[in-house]
Amino acid sequence: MTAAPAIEQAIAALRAGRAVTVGSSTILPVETATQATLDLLDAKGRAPMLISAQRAHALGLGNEREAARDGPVEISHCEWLDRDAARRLADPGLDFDREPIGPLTAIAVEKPDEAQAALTLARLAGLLPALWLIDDASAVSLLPADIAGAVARPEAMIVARARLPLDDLPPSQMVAFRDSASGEEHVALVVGAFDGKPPLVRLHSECLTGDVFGSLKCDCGPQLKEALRIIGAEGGGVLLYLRQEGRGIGLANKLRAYALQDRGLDTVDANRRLGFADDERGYGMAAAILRALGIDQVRLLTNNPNKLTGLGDHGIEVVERVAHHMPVNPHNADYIATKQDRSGHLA
Ligand SMILES: Nc1nc2c(ncn2[C@@H]2O[C@H](COP(=O)(O)OP(=O)(O)OP(=O)(O)O)[C@@H](O)[C@H]2O)c(=O)[nH]1
Ligand SMILES: [Zn+2]
Repeated sequence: MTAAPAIEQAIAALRAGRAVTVGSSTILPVETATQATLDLLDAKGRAPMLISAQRAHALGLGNEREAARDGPVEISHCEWLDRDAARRLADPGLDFDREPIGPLTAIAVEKPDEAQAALTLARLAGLLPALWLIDDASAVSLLPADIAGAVARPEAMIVARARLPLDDLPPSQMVAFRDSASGEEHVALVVGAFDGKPPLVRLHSECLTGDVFGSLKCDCGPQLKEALRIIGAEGGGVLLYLRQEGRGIGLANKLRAYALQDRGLDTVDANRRLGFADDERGYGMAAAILRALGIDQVRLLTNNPNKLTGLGDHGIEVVERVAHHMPVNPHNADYIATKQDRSGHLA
């Protein structure tokens, strides 16, 4: 079996609360494991927990010199570490209404690459980065390199293409791609014509709240509409609609981040408190899609420097950056300011 379908199966298994083997570790998500599954797969109740470096840091585990700073952390099993306690350790939404948990014994993991690959898989499944480490062997088995490789060098396969009439835009086509790593379907809107010269391109990361419901917490909805308008006004270009909801942490985790923001955290600290990096997106898939469309030079509509380097690292030359600012509103002013102050977004 090749790595890609195995990763899709592994993601489905984790979402369904089943175990997956990554290298020499068998993992079971704290978020989706039922008590019955735990009773079965960890009958003696001895499983330690694996959490990300960021979550360990948020829990105050490990000192500056320890692995908690840089890599995933294992929490040894102890008597009180049952399913409820594990969920309280995993879910920052519970941080505010609980007694202190502990004492916790955090130990550096033996194989950080393997642990990181396991946590990456949990993220691709849209789950919290917290896993039981169990002894049981499982049906779906992957190597850490399969996960790291699929994320670093994804392949874009065109699955379908059709005309899509859009209001006030030149004749357009929608092209669907399947992500070799996650099985997600990404979309390219190819608008009008751009014969020969580097087209104007927008990489839009999925944002259900902003794109569909017009949430005022971010600027995604207006950015999406305005990008299409600008591309249309140029006579042509490409908009990629990338399924990287919540900067790559998934919809449920983004809502968890929003709940933390309701408690006063900013967008960066909310991600970290959940156990994620500030931004978990990669642009290998975007580059692969552009290449599949025959594009290797672009004029990029963005304020995000990671998109410029991300495409460049994957062989797409950005010949020009076109700024893409929207008017702010009282709900997203802090968010936009944080992106500039803490995430290096360009003015
Ligand atoms: N985790 C998280 N994701 C968010 C939050 N607000 C918006 N997003 C997601 O962020 C992505 C949009 O990224 P932005 O940082 O707004 O903009 P960008 O696309 O990186 O940069 P530009 O190209 O300049 O627009 C979408 O996937 C949104 O779902 C938040 O508070 N937390
Ligand atoms: Zn948004």
